[in-house]
Amino acid sequence: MKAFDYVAEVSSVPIGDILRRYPLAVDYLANIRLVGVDETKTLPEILENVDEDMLEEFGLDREEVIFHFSAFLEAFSRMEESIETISSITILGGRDKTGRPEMLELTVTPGEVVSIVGPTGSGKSRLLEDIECLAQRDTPTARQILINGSAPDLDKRFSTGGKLVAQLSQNMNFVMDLTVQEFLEMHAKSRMIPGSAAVVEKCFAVANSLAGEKFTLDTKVTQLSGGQSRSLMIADTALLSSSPIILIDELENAGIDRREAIEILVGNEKIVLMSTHDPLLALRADKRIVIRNGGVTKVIETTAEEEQTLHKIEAIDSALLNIRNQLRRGAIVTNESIPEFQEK
Ligand SMILES: Nc1ncnc2c1ncn2[C@@H]1O[C@H](COP(=O)(O)OP(=O)(O)OP(=O)(O)O)[C@@H](O)[C@H]1O
Repeated sequence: MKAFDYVAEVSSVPIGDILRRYPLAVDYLANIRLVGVDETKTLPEILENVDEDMLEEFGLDREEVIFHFSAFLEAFSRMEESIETISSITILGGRDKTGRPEMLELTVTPGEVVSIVGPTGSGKSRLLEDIECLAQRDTPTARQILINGSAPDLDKRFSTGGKLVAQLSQNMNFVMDLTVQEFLEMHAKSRMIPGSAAVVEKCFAVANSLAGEKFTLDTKVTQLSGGQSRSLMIADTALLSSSPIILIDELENAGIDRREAIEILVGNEKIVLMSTHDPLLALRADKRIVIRNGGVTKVIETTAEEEQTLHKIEAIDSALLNIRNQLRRGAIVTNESIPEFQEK
């Protein structure tokens, strides 16, 4: 539907029906002090009884209110559409660092996690960058990324609002000096999330459960540690972001609960691709892409046996975490700190 059709809808449909269909429209009306309106009336009917001086305060006349409100509904619907229409992403191979062709056609669907493994410098981050910019054979790897089986439109590739891809990179720097609460509220508002106060609270609780050292809603985002900022961004990406594709570059460096972070992201039906050197994360994925010398050499489905080894790897991991925590507390590490692992 075009903005013009929304004007027709707003002019003929009772506002109560519109608010039920587009819950965020309540906030829009509240911003121009239209609260507790008669829901059986249409917006033009309601505006007839509104003082023109009051509307002037917002620099609008009656017709402009109707037009702006219709444009808001159009933008809201467009954002919803872009979220719903992602059913797959496909990576088509290009060439490795020596120019050899990369034999790859991998399709990933929502709810799937794919890890990317390979030696340092092999091209893991490059693959994530290719996906982030929805490469069309125009990056050094010559890969092509398809959305729902075809090349994305230019506006999808370069749009900033309602982005398809959210990137959680190794270094997160906040430029604005907001508190955590202000930051989350701003995101919730800009992403048109209904019931934003409850979502902000949930986001804060999740971020704090991931972070080692707790922070408060009053903490300035610029004062968060690296791990705390990443926890906040993971919670924000999982719960507030409309982006259906999430790229994570080396979560292991974040000093946070990595497994819980992945569960939270996957639980929200996102497509997750993450580069990692961490066996726990690599095997938590449904598939793993192996890269060497800039090219994908294999795509491996995590086997049932590998899944079974996960709990043993977790035990090793938590033993290491214990030792790390002992060192952090200034304790002396003894032989007892190191559990025995039985050889099979
Ligand atoms: N197919 C390719 N063709 C040309 N250059 C490539 C290709 N793949 C990767 N590169 C380049 O190789 C360099 C190293 O790649 P990248 O940073 O992605 O490695 P990495 O595996 O993420 O390393 P690390 O594990 O250290 O983070 C980058 O400059 C990247 O642009």
